[in-house]
Amino acid sequence: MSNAQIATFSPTAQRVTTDPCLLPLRVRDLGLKCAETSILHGLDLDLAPRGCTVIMGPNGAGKSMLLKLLHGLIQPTAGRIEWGGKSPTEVTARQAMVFQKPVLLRRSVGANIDFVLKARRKPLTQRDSLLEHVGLLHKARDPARRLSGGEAQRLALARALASEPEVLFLDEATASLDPASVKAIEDIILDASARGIRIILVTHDIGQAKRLADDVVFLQGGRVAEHSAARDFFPNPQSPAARDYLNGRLVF
Ligand SMILES: Nc1ncnc2c1ncn2[C@@H]1O[C@H](COP(=O)(O)OP(=O)(O)OP(=O)(O)O)[C@@H](O)[C@H]1O
Repeated sequence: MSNAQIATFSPTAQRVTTDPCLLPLRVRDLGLKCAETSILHGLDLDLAPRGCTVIMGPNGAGKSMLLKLLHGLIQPTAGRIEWGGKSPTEVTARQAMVFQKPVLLRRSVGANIDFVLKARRKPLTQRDSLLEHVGLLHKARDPARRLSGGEAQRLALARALASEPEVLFLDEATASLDPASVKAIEDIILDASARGIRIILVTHDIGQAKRLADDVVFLQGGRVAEHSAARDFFPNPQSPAARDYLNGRLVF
């Protein structure tokens, strides 16, 4: 096979999409009830086509549920979500999600990537460049279960990127990792964002939010307490809840 025929994942390449109208995201009067418990109420949200949105807020505010709704993994009980006019379930396959606990197959590191590439009918020749991109090429033959927490999360990210998503959701993806692992993962996220992948992430790490966010959605009690540009939010939060949260006071 000539070099021209070898398809590789190019970390510097801009995304090319045949249908570029997945964004902006429009959420109107979104509500979620589980059994009789109301979890999200009357949420309105507009997200711009590019950049990194960080969702913050105290435990139980509804951050994970909001991500799952946006990704089409669960259905709202009120209101609507539109990705460029499409419902979340119509666009789930054009998005990817990374969870706090990496979801990996009990196979080799390389086979974990192959699985996604095969499922998405993408050339297996992309595997090595994806693994190289996340610093795991030297572990390609190792069992995925032997990876450290940080390595496993980088493999989860490589799996997510293998599907060439237009939107990447991350739910506390660096919780419980050491600073070096956090930095490695943040670098991959920043690179993905620079390539035009829309990032929406949940974190409790205020430092991480400052490093990554273009805009911040602050949730409290299942409502949007504040949504503002990161450059405004961190020095001058408008909502009392966000002000207390950033100042390290207890917020419920
Ligand atoms: N299946 C369920 N049935 C009923 N309530 C649920 C269910 N799943 C989650 N909840 C509740 O929904 C609320 C929001 O949960 P969610 O996981 O979205 O919060 P969060 O903001 O991500 O919190 P954390 O920061 O602790 O991860 C919580 O009060 C939680 O107990």
